[in-house]
Amino acid sequence: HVCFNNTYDYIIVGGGTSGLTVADRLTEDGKNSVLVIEFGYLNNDISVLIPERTLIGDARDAFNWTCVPQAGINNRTMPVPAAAVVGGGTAINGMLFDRGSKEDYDMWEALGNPGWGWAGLFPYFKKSAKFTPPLEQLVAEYGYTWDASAYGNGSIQASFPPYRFPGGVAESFWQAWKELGVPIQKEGANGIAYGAFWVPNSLDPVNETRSYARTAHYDPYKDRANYHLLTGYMVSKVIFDDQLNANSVIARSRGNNSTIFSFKAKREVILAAGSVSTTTILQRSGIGPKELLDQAKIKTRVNLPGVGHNFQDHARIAFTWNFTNGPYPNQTTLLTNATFNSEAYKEWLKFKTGPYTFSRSNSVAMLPLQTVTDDYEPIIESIKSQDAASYLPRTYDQTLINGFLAQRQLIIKYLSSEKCPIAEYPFTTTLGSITLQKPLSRGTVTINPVDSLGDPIIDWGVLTNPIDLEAAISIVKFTRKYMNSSAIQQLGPIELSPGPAVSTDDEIVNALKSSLMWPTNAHPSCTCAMMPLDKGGVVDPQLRVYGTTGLSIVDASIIPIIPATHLSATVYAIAEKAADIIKARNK
Ligand SMILES: Cc1cc2nc3c(=O)[nH]c(=O)nc-3n(C[C@H](O)[C@H](O)[C@H](O)COP(=O)(O)OP(=O)(O)OC[C@H]3O[C@@H](n4cnc5c(N)ncnc54)[C@H](O)[C@@H]3O)c2cc1C
Repeated sequence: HVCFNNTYDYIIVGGGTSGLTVADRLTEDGKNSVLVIEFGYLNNDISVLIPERTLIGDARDAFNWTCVPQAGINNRTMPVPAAAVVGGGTAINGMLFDRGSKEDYDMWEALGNPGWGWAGLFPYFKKSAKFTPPLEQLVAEYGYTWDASAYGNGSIQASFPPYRFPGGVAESFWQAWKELGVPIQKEGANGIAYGAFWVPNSLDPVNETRSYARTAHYDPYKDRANYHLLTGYMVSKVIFDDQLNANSVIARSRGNNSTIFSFKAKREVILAAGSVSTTTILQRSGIGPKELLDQAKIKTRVNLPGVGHNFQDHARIAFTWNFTNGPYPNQTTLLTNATFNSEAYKEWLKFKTGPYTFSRSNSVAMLPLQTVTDDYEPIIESIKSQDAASYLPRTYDQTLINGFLAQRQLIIKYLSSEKCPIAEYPFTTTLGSITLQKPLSRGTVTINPVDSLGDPIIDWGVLTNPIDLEAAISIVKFTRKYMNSSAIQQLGPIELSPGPAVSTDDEIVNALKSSLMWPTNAHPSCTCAMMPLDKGGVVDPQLRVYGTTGLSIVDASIIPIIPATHLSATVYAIAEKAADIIKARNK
């Protein structure tokens, strides 16, 4: 029953992870008015909150986009995971709540972004989250470890579920890492995120429910008179005055586009619509590569080549295994045994215990290139000698190539380190999807030039750089070594896909391209990178869009190089820092 105004101090586009965090911070002192415009709706169904229901979701809560055929993987396509609901990605994600290594963020700073290294971000990681330790009995039973000093008193709740599938299988996984010499870390959230470690979930420890942007940054504050949320509206573009100051946005009702409003911002328009939509909103507004805007017959307001380039994600290797000596029940039992599932649901409803408190995973191994292969030096040498431009999207201009070369220098240093991971292995009662953490392939996101309001054109460019393929081959071989360890052999592993018949490098490449490799782990990012203008950047270190005033970006699109971690904790930290930057400049 909100009566919306025509003008606000700030208009935030997107009520997702970053948008609601920034909205909360900008409204908390009561001085500024904020309107958040969100394409999705409030989903009040209990399933959103149930950890076990993660990644199942309601189709209405996600965009229905498909990527273009991916040249690097035999032209296969797949749906693009992107949230369309209040709370954004954190309303539908897998609830793994981890951070990258110090080196991941120091790379951002080294690219020309003072204050965005680990030292500058760590206070915001702490500010964003609160960790509640598990009960002593669970620590004794499961072996959870953590370092409480990595967390603060923030709004997002981090905790470990009070349940683990029985049978000791998880011990075998931990044992196997030790057998292969992988260090076991007490905590991964303090800047040392390589080796194997426990990862908390974004989980409320009292109700054993999802803790996400809506529960942390909207629900408790929705009665603030200066905090308005408009749902079911898509912002199509930003309107500028003659001096290129962003002064309003155009919002269209979801579905039929029939109702169109414009809202004015007195101070700033803040884009938080996620990596795909923030990009397309800019392009529709005339901010982007001129060649694309000309094709779409959109007047160029700022020729900014970086908008929609530098697209990154964590490509996924979908190995599958069966364990003939595995435990029962396990995660799959929830899918295959209706009685077990219904008992588990009743247990969660009544006691907030049992398998329904468990989302997907809460332990990972993050492995450096040197762990994955003894032949890491030739891979590093190939990166150094590669003619980078020949593997980048055709639309890269010289500034973007320069930016990529600067990134590549840092990636070479990163991958040469024995402490910086190239592969993630989530594990519980089995191995989850293994993902490539530092891709050299780059993709693009653009509007469709013949229908700029239609679905975006999303091209991950997965495996377009052959280095990523080399890394993936090494990861496949290392995974088999892991499965051959004596700890895992006790479980009787059988490789189902790609299967033991796939053994030579050529066969592995074939399998990766034809079925094994997928372009995303639901981490689309980096399309409006925070980098200097002469390196193809889109925003400066104060998150202002180059060439404009009154327009900033606060979501995952500003990341210059994707960190080796799931992204939600990083996005919350970015948003917390962004809010401080925005408040400071508008005092
Ligand atoms: C399926 C899935 C699983 C994931 N699993 C994990 C995990 O286990 N752990 C982890 O840490 N991270 C995970 N992530 C990633 C993480 O959740 C995201 O990276 C993060 O939430 C992105 O935050 P954001 O603010 O950039 O965008 P979002 O949170 O996506 O917010 C963007 C918002 O903008 C809205 N919007 C879009 N276009 C418009 C428009 N034109 N007008 C108005 N509103 C618009 C969207 O509806 C959305 O609510 C997952 C993501 C997904 C999708």
